[in-house]
This record gives sequence, structure tokens and C-alpha cells, in this order.
Amino acid sequence: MRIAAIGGGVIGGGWIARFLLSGHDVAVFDPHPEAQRIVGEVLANATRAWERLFQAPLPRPGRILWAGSVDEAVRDADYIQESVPERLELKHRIIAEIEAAAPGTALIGSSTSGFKPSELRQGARHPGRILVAHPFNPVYLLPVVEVVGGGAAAERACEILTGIGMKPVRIAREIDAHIGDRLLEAVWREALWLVHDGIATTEEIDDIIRFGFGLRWAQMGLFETYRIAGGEAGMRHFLGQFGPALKWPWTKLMDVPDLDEALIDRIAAQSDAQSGRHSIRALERIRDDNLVGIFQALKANDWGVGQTVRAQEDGFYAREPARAEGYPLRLHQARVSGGWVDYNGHMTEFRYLQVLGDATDAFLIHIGLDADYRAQGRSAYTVETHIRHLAEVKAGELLTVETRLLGHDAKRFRLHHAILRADGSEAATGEHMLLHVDTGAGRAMPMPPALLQALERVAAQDRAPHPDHAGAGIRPIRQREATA
Ligand SMILES: NC(=O)C1=CN([C@@H]2O[C@H](COP(=O)(O)OP(=O)(O)OC[C@H]3O[C@@H](n4cnc5c(N)ncnc54)[C@H](O)[C@@H]3O)[C@@H](O)[C@H]2O)C=CC1
Ligand SMILES: C[N+](C)(C)CC(=O)CC(=O)[O-]
Repeated sequence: MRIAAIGGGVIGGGWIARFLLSGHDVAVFDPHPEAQRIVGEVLANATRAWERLFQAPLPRPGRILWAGSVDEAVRDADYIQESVPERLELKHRIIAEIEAAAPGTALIGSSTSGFKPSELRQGARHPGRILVAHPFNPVYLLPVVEVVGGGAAAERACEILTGIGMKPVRIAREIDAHIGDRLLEAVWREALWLVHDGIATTEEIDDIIRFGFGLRWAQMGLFETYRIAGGEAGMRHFLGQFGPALKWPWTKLMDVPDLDEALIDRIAAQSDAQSGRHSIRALERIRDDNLVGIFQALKANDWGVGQTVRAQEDGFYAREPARAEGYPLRLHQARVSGGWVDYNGHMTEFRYLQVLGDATDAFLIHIGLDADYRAQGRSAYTVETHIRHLAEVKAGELLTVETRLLGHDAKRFRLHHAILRADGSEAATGEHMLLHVDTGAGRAMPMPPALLQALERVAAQDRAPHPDHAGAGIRPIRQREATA
């Protein structure tokens, strides 16, 4: 699928990173003289975040193609994401330029925070393909995207956005600022009043959010949280108890404080005092690391955004094999990322196991033990592993894993992986015993005929003698060696 991004600022950069990391090439147009540096920095942070977030091997990233005009960027595009500044006349001009050059079937998603599809579509040639696809910052991590504007175009857009790990929420009726920003504006307005009235500083307000209800919102929304707050009687009791307070003067409602110089100075100075010791890129990395931790906790709990991460990983595991035919099997490749390197300047030990584990997952998919199979309550568990670390591996190297099946019976199979460097030399080997299990009962069970037949087919290819080290453990240290 061919993707174009028009605008590569905070949000455009995030979109570009998400598409690239999902394996799509992206044609980009942004006239900013430093657009390539800015997008490059966002992409570096996004890559770092994805490497920390996902256990599964990431797709091979797409290529970024810098275009000299809107026309050049969108000429061959199937999906175009517009992320230019929030000015309606500018968005109209860009949409007209896109429509003049893009294929008639291409979808146009706008990142607009507030404009309605009917406003964006004014004067358009093919209005039905113009949609709001409003994301949240950082786009490369937060999955939700508000899709406004109906019909087949919205359905196709949702498919595309789901394919890059997003959670599209379709909004049936267009309103200014959709849903998310309507909620955020209300909180933002109150916060500005609190600073304006000298009741709280920016830091105190942020502390109340991040040590308090902000933590709840990451895993349950407003309604589920308040249902619990109603105690055993749930939402009805909550509404009964706190409903009247809605009419008390707790909030400033629609009044907006005058954002005059004095208030802007006060907020900016307080914000500098609170966070000025970090650069924006450093703050982004702190934010991303925290989000990754939250996502991983929710993945372990199989809840909320954790389910999105798991679904995305299942997609990564089901990728194309490095080489489907031939033997030993070549089912997995990995690029050594900078983050895998330790204080010795080479790939750290547990990353060898990650590469081997990913190769095992690729083998499981190869024999049909994939996500659909696991959904039936059966899987394979590794019960024993022996790794030999044979060579140092540096950041950026491409590793290829060769896999052999050294034996199997009704419930078990024994794999041998060799991790090869680009010159074909062995960087490591791994030998693993796997057990076929009933995951509900938590115990071994015989494999069904289809899985056994798949193993037989692989076994028939394994004609070479087993490697000398197969079945060996760590050698004892003899006294002569120890004192030499
Ligand atoms: N910043 C945020 O938190 C969010 C912003 N949005 C929406 O995303 C859109 C973009 O906002 P940001 O990324 O924050 O703005 P930004 O100012 O960071 O980026 C806008 C980019 O558009 C480029 N640009 C300007 N004119 C252009 C043109 N004629 N052709 C191509 N590129 C052009 C600029 O050089 C800049 O790089 C807006 O509609 C905004 O409402 C949506 C969600 C969150
Ligand atoms: C401030 N904002 C209106 C641009 C925010 C958004 O649109 C969404 C977000 O990421 O908070």
C-alpha cells in the first residue's frame, strides 16, 4: 500500500513514523527547511519506543521518500494523511492540491483536531473520500484515532488504520472537535482558570493528574471508573450522590480566561520551572518510556491498550518468512538495534535468546501453530534451552537464523537454531525442547494429526548428522584448565 503524508510536524512526524515502522513506504511533503531533521528525530524516538514496547520482531521498516511538492507525494498514493496547521483555508488549499494529483480512489484522512468533515469537504471534487482521522500525540504509540465521516471510505480507512496497530473509533455524528478534544478542552479550560486565579501552579495541577486520576484513565475510562466509585450500587448510586454537584459552581463551564501576556508569562514561567531542565526530545523519551511500561502492564493483564499491543504483535509474528523453502529452514531475520548493545559494546546476552525465541515462533507459525491455533487453547511451551554464544555481534548487523528439527514425538519437539552473521559465520546456536500443551489445563497433551504431519514433513528434510554439540550441556571445568 502506498502512503503519502502532507505535513511532517508534531503529528505528521508521528504518523510517518507509525507507517514506516509498520513496514510501509511513505512519500512526504513538508516545505519546512528542517523537515527532514525534525521527522528524523521523531522517527528515532519512535523506533526506540517500538523496540522497547514489542517482544515480537518488528517488520522491516518502510522507506521515506521526500517529495518536492504535494503533487509528487500523492501521485501514486492509496492513503494520504494530511497534517498541516489547523487553518481551514490552508486545509482547503492542500486538499485541492491533493485531489488534482492523487488517484481517484485514494483516501484522504485529515488529522484536524477540530474541523468537521463537512467543513473539510467544502469545494472538494470527491468529498466522500475525505475523512477526519484524528490521532493523539504521540501518534506512533497511542492507538486511538477518531474517524469521522461515514460510508465505505470510512470502512476502508479503519481497515488501513487497524493494519498499523491503531484502534479506530468511528464517530457517527460530526461535531466540532470530535470527542477527545471536547473532553480535553473542558479539563484544559479549568486548569487555565486555576492558574489564572492563583489557586494552583502548573506543577501542582499536573501532580494531581499524574499521581491521581490520570492513572485511572489509562486503564478504565470515565464511566467505568465512576461505576466503581458508586460502590456496590454502581452507577445509579454514583449519579444519585454526585449528580447534584454538577449544578453547583464547581467548574467555570464555558468561560475562558483571557490568555493575555501576563497569563501566558505566568504559565510559561511555571512550566519552565517544572520541566525546563529537559529538552523536548528528552521529555518525549521520558513520556514514551512511561507509556511503554503502562502498555506492557496492560498487556500482561490482557486489558485495554494491552490487547491492541498483543494483536499487533500477533501480526508481526505472522510475517513473511526470510526464505520459505530449502533446508535448514530460514524463517527469521533480525537487525541488531542500538538498544540491544550493552556496556561491552556488543549485543547483550538476553537478546540472543530473543532472536532464538523469535525464530522458534516463526517455526511454530510455519507448522501451523499460529494465533488461530492458540485461540483453541493449545500452544507450545519451551521447557529447556541451551545457548552457545560464539561471536560478538555489533549494532546494525543483520542476523539470519537457520532452523533444524532434531526430533519429535507425540508431545515434544526439539529445535536447533544457528544464528548466522552476514558472512555466514555462526554467532550463536540454540537448542530448545518444546512441549505441546493444553493451555487451559496447563499440562502436556498429544499434538493433533495436522501438527504431527507438519512436523513429519520438516523431519523428512533433516538428513544431515546432528551437530556435535547437540544434546550437550556446559562442560565441567577440569582442574588443569582452571589453573592454566
Ligand atoms: N499537536 C497536537 O497535539 C495535535 C495536532 N493535531 C492536528 O494535526 C495537524 C498538525 O498539527 P501539528 O503537527 O501539531 O502542527 P505542526 O506545526 O507541528 O506541524 C505542521 C507541519 O505542517 C507543515 N506545513 C505547513 N504548510 C504546509 C504545506 N502547505 N504543505 C505541507 N506541509 C505544510 C509545517 O512545515 C509543519 O511541519 C493540525 O490539524 C492539528 O490540529 C491532531 C492531534 C494532536
Ligand atoms: C491540543 N490539541 C487540540 C491539538 C490536542 C489534540 O488534538 C489531541 C491530543 O493529542 O491531545
